[in-house]
Amino acid sequence: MVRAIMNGCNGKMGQTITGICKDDKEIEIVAGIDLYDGIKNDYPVFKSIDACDVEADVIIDFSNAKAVDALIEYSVAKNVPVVLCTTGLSEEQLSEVDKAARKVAILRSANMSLGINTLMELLKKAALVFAPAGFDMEIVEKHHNQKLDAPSGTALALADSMNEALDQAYSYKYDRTKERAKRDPHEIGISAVRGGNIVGEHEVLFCGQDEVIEFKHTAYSKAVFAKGAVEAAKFLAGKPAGHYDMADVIAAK
Ligand SMILES: NC(=O)C1=CN([C@@H]2O[C@H](COP(=O)(O)OP(=O)(O)OC[C@H]3O[C@@H](n4cnc5c(N)ncnc54)[C@H](O)[C@@H]3O)[C@@H](O)[C@H]2O)C=CC1
Ligand SMILES: O=C(O)C1=N[C@H](C(=O)O)C[C@H](O)C1
Repeated sequence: MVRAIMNGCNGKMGQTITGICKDDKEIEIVAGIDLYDGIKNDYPVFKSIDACDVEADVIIDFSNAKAVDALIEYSVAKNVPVVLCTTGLSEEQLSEVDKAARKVAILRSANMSLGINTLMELLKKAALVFAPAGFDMEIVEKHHNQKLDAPSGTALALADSMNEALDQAYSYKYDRTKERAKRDPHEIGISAVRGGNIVGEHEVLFCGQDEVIEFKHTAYSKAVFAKGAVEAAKFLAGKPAGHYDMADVIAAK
């Protein structure tokens, strides 16, 4: 039985994962961390990770970028692996995550779904065909009106996978309102839409002369991310220090 701490346990993802773990005999949430205390859980909840004195094999994190510095310090100090799912981390935080991964196992993924992680691989191949042929690459993401960060972590990860295949030759364009200029062919445009309770949509467009190819992923419920995170936690518990991603979890199945 894998013992997990749920960081951000009283949020939308934390509660979805709490529900999934109740029906799973291989994993148990032994403690939760959240600033908000308005929900009654079957496990003890602490206001901060530093206050948590419950031993665990892994931490699952869906919280807030502001909570991540303390989380990483704790995981290194206690040698507890982390499935890091919070998005909107700063460059500085990402470099701290890199340093921490030398000492403890960290699986960071902006999207825990099988669909998006497969799409990332497909996009590497598509980019190698379409970009040299002069196709423009654009990403449009849509999310609910409660989301704090924009663009989504997933949109950035999709752009990164295409850019990796193209030897990092592309820059990202988030805003076209500040200049009057034609599109730079060496950019990937990334646009964010926020509204209602859209769970998560990502569209990647390759726009050429007289033809457009579109790849689209739609998440219809948060369970798709939660199930992936629970699988990732079971995979990561007991792993040596290092960087892991969802591709490792999918490959191990
Ligand atoms: N990697 C993935 O597949 C996914 C990532 N996410 C990301 O996960 C994060 C959380 O998403 P939701 O659950 O929808 O948000 P939410 O706002 O419903 O939940 C976040 C929870 O974290 C708590 N929190 C805030 N600051 C905290 C702190 N300092 N310490 C402990 N808890 C704190 C809040 O009180 C809240 O209960 C976001 O960054 C989101 O983008 C969301 C869905 C999928
Ligand atoms: O905040 C969300 O809801 C989501 N966030 C992740 C992101 O920023 O990519 C993943 C998913 O799309 C839902």
